[in-house]
Amino acid sequence: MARFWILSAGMGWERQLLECIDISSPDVKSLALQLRKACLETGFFYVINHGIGEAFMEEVFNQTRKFFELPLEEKTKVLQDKRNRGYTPYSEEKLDPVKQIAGDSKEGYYIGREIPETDPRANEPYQGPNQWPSPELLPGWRQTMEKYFQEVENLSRRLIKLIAISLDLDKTFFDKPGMFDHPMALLRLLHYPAGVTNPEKGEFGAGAHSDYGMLTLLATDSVPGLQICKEKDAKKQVWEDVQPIKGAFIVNLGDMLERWTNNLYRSTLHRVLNHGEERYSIPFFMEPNFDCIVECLPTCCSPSNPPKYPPIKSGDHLTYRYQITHKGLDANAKESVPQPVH
Ligand SMILES: O=C(O)CCC(=O)C(=O)O
Ligand SMILES: [Fe+2]
Repeated sequence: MARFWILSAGMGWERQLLECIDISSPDVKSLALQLRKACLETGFFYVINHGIGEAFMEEVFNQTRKFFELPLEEKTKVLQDKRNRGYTPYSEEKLDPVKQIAGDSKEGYYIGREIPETDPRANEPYQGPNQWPSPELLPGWRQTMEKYFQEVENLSRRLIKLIAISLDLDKTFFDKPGMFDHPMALLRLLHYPAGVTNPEKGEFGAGAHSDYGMLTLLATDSVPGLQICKEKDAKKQVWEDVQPIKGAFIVNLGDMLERWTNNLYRSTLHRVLNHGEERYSIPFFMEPNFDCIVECLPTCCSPSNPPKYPPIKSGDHLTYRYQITHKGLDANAKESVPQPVH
């Protein structure tokens, strides 16, 4: 399926901004071609018919809402730790430190791969056990989130295979040991309050940024707010709304894939504005192993198009980006928790 017409929030018909990829199609060749087109154009696309059921998605969103409805006192019991797991209060993150006057007007909760403390890999950066809210307060919460994590990780692995094919690589290219066998995968629950943010005044639900890693699979409720800017270097940035589609993931590429492809595939700037209605969204970030070296792919360079970037270690890149955007990561402090900005 290519693009179609949708009814906009203003109730006019508008042409779908992004490609819509039906991943259930058995025609892998044309899927890969369609994916390539989307990755070259915007690095953003919808994925439909992915096999994660709508009823289950509803349960994930209900559980998400229940967590954020807990009293602040309960949420701060599972405050973000040095592994980057747990609750991030309002304004803790500032995705665009240059333009923003205050932190993002949102609160969040990070969940990573569950590695028991007894496993030697639990000592690796960003790995280990998660923080979980008390099961007495939120029965079944952990089970729902762990199941969702597994399903969305599986889907991201299907997409990574398709990305390999779209780049004329073997479909198992990214399955090599050291690449995604211990990924820095993170599920993030987000809650944007019902305020209005004014970008002219430097207020944002999420400041302008590109994602850091390989790819992001974003589930949203039906409330709009996400915008993309296709030309990040343009003098005057043009922001376009990405409408939510029921049951679809919005998938976007991150900076590490842009580097891997020598700028062929796009890691596009995006942001969130709050329009007065509460909004929930759940991105899943799939990043390579901490020690994976990200360097130009063999099909993305030639003598006339040499690599534009030196190799980097995935974990170093991620740590750098976290450090400039998350003030709570090292602090691990339980005092001075800010309240929503309306
Ligand atoms: O909430 C959204 O729609 C997008 C969030 C986002 O871009 C992010 O957390 O990286
Ligand atoms: Fe993002």
